[in-house]
Amino acid sequence: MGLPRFGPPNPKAVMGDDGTTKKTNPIISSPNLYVANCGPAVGLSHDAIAAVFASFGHVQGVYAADDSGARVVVCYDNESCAAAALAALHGRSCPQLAGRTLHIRYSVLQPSPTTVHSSSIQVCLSASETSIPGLYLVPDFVTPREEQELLAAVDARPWISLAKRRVQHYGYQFCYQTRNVNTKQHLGELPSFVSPVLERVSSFPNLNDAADVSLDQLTVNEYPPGVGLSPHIDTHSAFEGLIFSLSLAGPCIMEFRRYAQGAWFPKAGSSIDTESENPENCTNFSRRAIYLPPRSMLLLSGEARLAWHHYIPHHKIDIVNDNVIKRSARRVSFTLRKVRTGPCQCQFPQYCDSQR
Ligand SMILES: O=C(O)CCC(=O)C(=O)O
Ligand SMILES: [Fe+2]
Repeated sequence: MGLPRFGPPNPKAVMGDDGTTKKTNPIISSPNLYVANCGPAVGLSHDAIAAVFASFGHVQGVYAADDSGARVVVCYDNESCAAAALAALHGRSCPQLAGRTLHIRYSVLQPSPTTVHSSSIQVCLSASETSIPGLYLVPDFVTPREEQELLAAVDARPWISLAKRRVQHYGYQFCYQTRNVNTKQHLGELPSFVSPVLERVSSFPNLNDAADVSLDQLTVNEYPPGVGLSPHIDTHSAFEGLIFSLSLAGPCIMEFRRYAQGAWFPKAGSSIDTESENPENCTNFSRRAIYLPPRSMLLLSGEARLAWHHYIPHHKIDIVNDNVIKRSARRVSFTLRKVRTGPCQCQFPQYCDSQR
């Protein structure tokens, strides 16, 4: 989710009379403590941390300070509890927390709703648990051997480097500025290494008889750990109603957001690579998350494809319920879609660029 919402207070820089920059005293009191070297990534659950800090007063909550999983903010009701905890625990090895030495400072910012949600969202292990109409997940869609073959095939072809991840496009080039494809530039048939996947897609469960699975565009994405995708809906006018995404090499969490009508829509020309379009300040949305294991195939159709933003958090670890799951050296996804030739006439005009 990008930058920390709250952290250690930096001394405030002020301009001195002589024109030089001076630093004022750091914050000397706050009910919130920033605690480093402590968190799920180092094997300490938020509950275990809360239990230790509760010896000094009522703990309102323990929150992830950032995406590292190893820094938290502990919030008390009042400053005296925080002062007592800081005096007792800072710089010492804490036997109740696996002997780790905690580095504690005051933190002044309150947790934002986004941060609280981010650490508390329940991650579903199946699509039906999300209750998002049109979302389906098939685990083990390809075998480990097929996974290796697919990875070897793409690694033998040239990658295009974007700012944070690498991509390959087949069938049609995807343009990240317009979030669309140039239908006049056909790059050719999809490569033969993807044929077994396409064959299996045509008998994907949950597809109705009228479903058009003549997919003709493939985007391969390679994400290093800590890299995700900002929330977006694949442009309605660019692609038809079925979007398949095969996960290979590593897992991730995919989050879904259904914004209230008109609450947020990305600006034309903005990129899904950056967090700049992340509607952090918009809290008016429903939120679900699903765990995508390697070799699983996700299908976005109907409402899931047309009305829900999908999002891959920019995390190095994912908390799946009580488990800490490390992103592996890379996740490679194959997104398979059919390029649309006419305007979209869907039932979700508020999310539809063809109907604006
Ligand atoms: O990596 C994925 O599974 C999703 C990719 C995606 O959403 C996209 O390319 O539009
Ligand atoms: Fe997408």
